[in-house]
Amino acid sequence: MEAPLSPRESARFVAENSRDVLVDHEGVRRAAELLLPAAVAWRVEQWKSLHELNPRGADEAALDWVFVVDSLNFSFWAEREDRKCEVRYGGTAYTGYWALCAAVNRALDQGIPVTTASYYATVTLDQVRDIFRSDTAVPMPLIEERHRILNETGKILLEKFGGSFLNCVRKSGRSAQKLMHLIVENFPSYRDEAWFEGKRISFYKRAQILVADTWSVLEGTGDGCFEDISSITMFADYRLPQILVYLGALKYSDDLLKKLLEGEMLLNGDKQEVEIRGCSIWCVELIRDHLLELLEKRGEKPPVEINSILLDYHLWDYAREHREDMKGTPFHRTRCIYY
Ligand SMILES: Nc1nc2c(c(CN[C@H]3C=C[C@H](O)[C@@H]3O)cn2[C@@H]2O[C@H](COP(=O)(O)O)[C@@H](O)[C@H]2O)c(=O)[nH]1
Repeated sequence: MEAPLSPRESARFVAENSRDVLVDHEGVRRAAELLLPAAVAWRVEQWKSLHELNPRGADEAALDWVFVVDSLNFSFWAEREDRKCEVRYGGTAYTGYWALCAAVNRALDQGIPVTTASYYATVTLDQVRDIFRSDTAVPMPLIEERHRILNETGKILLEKFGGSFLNCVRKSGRSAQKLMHLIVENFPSYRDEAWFEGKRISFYKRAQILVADTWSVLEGTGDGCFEDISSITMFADYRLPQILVYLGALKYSDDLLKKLLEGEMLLNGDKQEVEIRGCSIWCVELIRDHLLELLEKRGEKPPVEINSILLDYHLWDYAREHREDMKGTPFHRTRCIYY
């Protein structure tokens, strides 16, 4: 089968042919102006300082943490907002993606080597249920899939990379694109692809966020000094589209909006689901372009290049902080292992 379009080209193609989702160019400009004051201060080092659950180190163990977390970084949304999986750790109750991180750190504190490939390659379903147990009656979604992915991913990391994700990173020769393709070619659960209008396209959400988190945990230095890091796009999850609609940069058709407001699920690969994800990526690319234009006009050269990763991280954190304000803006509900 022919290779799919890259995530950036896929996003452009979807945005040019989308019917139920529209990138609003005036909304893109407004979003860039809103984000500009914060954008000049974005740093890759914030990945650790802003998030207490992220690993502190920049060593092999920290990379193995990132690899396991991003292998399971999908589908945390709850059927009902008032009944959620929650993991209590260090006196805080975490939900969603952070519940996953809290469960990993809780296991490590208990001496369970959950980030070691030789452990999770053969970990049992019961052990996985215990490691990711919720402190409410609501379990983490897709726990069986998470178990299958841990076994599959652990076995491949042992067979092909000596059980260490650092070996995979080193094979990329400091190219973000090469690392993304190494991940997708070797680890099947990262193959986030679809058909759209007769073309094979890709979003590679978890492969791209794994490259981004590798860059972040290594703080852009050494093995993490990717010369093409700015070629990585935003990560097409279910939170970013919600914030982009909330900011007015993305618009849904009345039919699609009605479906989402009624809580109807969209299947992974459905036309409307692909349009939401592809237009979201393209929308963030345009916001990034506009941010750079605004900075250029102001004669400001930010100390670090503003790229779609830093913009994505900031928008994702913003969405978490404005959860209440965004209550009226629906996110799309798709149950899958890709985001
Ligand atoms: N676009 C994008 N999607 C991201 C992330 C993250 C967390 N990563 C960074 C965050 C802090 C650290 O800097 C990590 O590097 C998780 N997700 C996705 O969101 C969804 C979970 O949402 P909720 O149910 O609300 O927890 C799920 O699809 C998950 O895959 C990101 O950064 N960008």
